[in-house]
Formats: sequence, C-alpha cells, structure tokens
Amino acid sequence: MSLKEQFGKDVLLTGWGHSRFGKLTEETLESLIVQVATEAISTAGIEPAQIDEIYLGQFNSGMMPLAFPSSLALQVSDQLANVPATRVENACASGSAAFQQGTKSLLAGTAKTVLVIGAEKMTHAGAEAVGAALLGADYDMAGQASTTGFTGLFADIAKHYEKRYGSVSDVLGTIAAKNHRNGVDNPYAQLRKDLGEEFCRTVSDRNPIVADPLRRTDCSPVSDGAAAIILSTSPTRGATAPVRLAGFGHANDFFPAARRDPTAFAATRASWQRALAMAGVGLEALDFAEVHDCFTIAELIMYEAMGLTDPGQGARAIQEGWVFKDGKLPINVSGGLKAKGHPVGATGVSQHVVAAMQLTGTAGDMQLNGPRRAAVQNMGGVGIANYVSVLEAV
Ligand SMILES: CC(=O)SCCNC(=O)CCNC(=O)[C@H](O)C(C)(C)COP(=O)(O)OP(=O)(O)OC[C@H]1O[C@@H](n2cnc3c(N)ncnc32)[C@H](O)[C@@H]1OP(=O)(O)O
Repeated sequence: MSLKEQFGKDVLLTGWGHSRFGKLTEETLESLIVQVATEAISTAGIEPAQIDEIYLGQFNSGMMPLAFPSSLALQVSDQLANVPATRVENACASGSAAFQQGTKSLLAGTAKTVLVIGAEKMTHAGAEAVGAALLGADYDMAGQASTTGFTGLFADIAKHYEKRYGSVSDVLGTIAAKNHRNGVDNPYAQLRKDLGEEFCRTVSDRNPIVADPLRRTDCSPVSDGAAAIILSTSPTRGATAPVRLAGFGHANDFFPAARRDPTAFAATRASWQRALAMAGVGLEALDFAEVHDCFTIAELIMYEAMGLTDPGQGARAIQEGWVFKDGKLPINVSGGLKAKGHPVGATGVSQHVVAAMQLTGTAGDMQLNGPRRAAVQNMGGVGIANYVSVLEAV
C-alpha cells in the first residue's frame, strides 16, 4: 500500500540542494544553511511563500552558538519570516529526524510544503572537542574524557564482533576501499581518493590505529556541510521529476550498553523492518541503499541488520560482491559517510539527496543504471536512534 492509500497523501521530494562536504573554513553554519535552502527552493520551482514549515537537523557537535532556523528569514527570503521553524536533534541521525518530522507534518495535514535542512560545522572545533560533544550523546560515556571519541565505542563493537564471529580486519579494509573508490565519483565528497584495498587493510604511518582494531580508514572524517530538501504533497514546477517516499521507519534502542546485545543492532533492524513493511516491499525490491557507515564495522553489521545476510555472515556481502557498484545491492555509491564525509546533522538529509539524484538520473558520475527504488538509513549513537526511508522514482 502506498502512503497515499494509507494516509490519503503523497510525500514527494520535489527539490534539493547539497553543499560540498569537507573542511570548509570559508563557510559558516549560517552560510551553509542559506546555500542549500536557496538551492532546494530553486530546484523545486517554488516560491519561499509556499513553505509552510521548516525543520533543521543539527547536532551541534562543533559546539557553535546554536543556529536558530528562523534566521533563514533574514538571508533566504523575507517571505520565510513567520514560517514555523524548528531545530531537530537526535545525535548523528538529526538529519533524518528532521526529514521524518517534515514527513509527519505533511501526513498530518498541517503543511503541504516543508523545507528540511541538515547542517553541521565541525572542523573548527578539533577532534577532541568534537569527540567530547559527540560522546554527550552516549549514556555510558557522557561527561567522561575520551581521546578516541565515538571511534572507541565502535572499536568495542568490532572487538565483540570478532570475538563472536572471527576476524574481520580485511573485510573492514575492503569496505573502506569500496567506499573510498565510490567517493572519487562524488563531487560533493570530502575524501576523493581511491586509496585501494591494500592501503585500507594495512596499519601504517599513514593509516594508523585510531582505536584498536579500527584504523583511520575505518572511520568517517570530521566534516562541515549541509543539505536540504523540499517535501511536498503534490508535484511542483521543478526541473526534475519528484521522488516519492514509499515508507519510513524509526526505532530507538536502550541507551545503556549493558541493555543491548552489542552486535545485534536490534533497533536498527526494527527500523528497517518498519520502513520496508510500510513500503510493502522486501530488500530484493531495492536497487541500491545509502547506509550509515560512520565506521566500517557499522556498515558490516548493517548488512545483517537490514536482512541482507544472517548475523555473523555480513562478510559474504563484500566477499561475494553484492554491495559493490555492479553488485545486486550497491551500498554507499556516494562514498558513504566514509568518503563523502559526516557533518553529523547534515548526513541524513544528504543521504536522501544523493538517493533522489540517483532515482532521477541526475547523479552524474555516480549514476547507476536506471534505479527505481532505494533505501536510506541513518543512525545516531551506537545503534540508538535509527531511521530508514524507502524512496521510489515516480
Ligand atoms: C553514530 C555516529 O555517526 S558516530 C561518528 C561520529 N564521527 C566521528 O566520531 C568522527 C571520527 N573521525 C575522527 O575522529 C577523525 O577523522 C580521525 C581520528 C579518524 C582522523 O583524524 P586525524 O588523525 O586528526 O587526521 P587529520 O585530519 O590530521 O588528517 C591526516 C590525513 O588523514 C586523512 N584522513 C583524515 N580522516 C580520515 C578518514 N576518516 N579516513 C581516511 N583518511 C582520513 C586526511 O585527509 C589527511 O590526509 P593527507 O595527509 O593526505 O592530507
């Protein structure tokens, strides 16, 4: 059943904007927000006055003075002055949290057109400050000093995984190499270098251990960037065809690590099941997916949580070539967080934008051959806040 049959309305992505990701010293949080919001409004072919609500996903990991979304009114258009605007935060899934809030406004009938923005400015703050801010989102680590930030938490997951299922060091290296290779074709990506499998599998001066067993190439970088989407209940005058939201899912897990099976990512799995069930499709109906590879171990476990393989078998998806660009379910053709970058509040919105580009045949060098349906998955904390969207070409 489509969303229209379930809720009486379509949710369409009718326009989008995306900044370059990376160390953007010349940009401010505000300038990034203005850039992508202006682009999204323009590509949707709407007037700012048509926007009924604005949601901004931002985690504030760079500990900036908070971006008050209404300040958009000053720089994008006077017409946005009295539009309800809300900042949404759910750790590294803040972007998808904003996307789903916008979706629910459309489905509730309180809005016909919503501007969703994700933005983050991190690189000015330094790795330690960013790590401390991110750890504020973790129940077990909040307030504690850590020199390895979230890498240490996912390194623990990798250790649990290896204890249970055996070494995956080389598999993680291959996931990193795949996503770095894909990132070369993405003009928005932060790291556009084909580092190769050997480099990513090997600990070296240029690829040191950050938190054992995770090497630098097993981590997403610290990034600045923004992305925006116009969501509408009916098509607009935009240049490209819209993309339809077919289903969405959200599930949160317990915060304390002791309450969770460390390698199961149970709530991540639940969010996949909810989104696919709402869309009325199985994984085999997807042509590609953009998933939250904040660390390579997260992508490996994602293969299992999404149901591509049984638990402990995720390596098969890499070893048998399923998730490469020419495989049966290409994953992170954009380069993923790993190469595209991970400005945390922007990531979920960016994933929807690159998926929409693919589904409208406008992904340039990243383009797959005529994909019709895709999934986007965004995660906050160690599998705590989980969001999945299923998107379709119209
Ligand atoms: C649920 C979640 O999403 S949690 C995820 C939240 N995000 C994070 O925790 C961010 C994790 N990443 C990091 O902390 C950092 O990127 C680190 C520690 C991996 C690397 O930082 P640093 O060691 O300070 O690297 P630095 O910025 O000095 O760059 C050194 C070199 O490595 C490269 N580099 C930096 N980060 C990465 C990376 N993640 N992958 C590959 N190469 C990288 C740089 O391009 C640079 O290359 P060059 O010498 O050829 O120019």
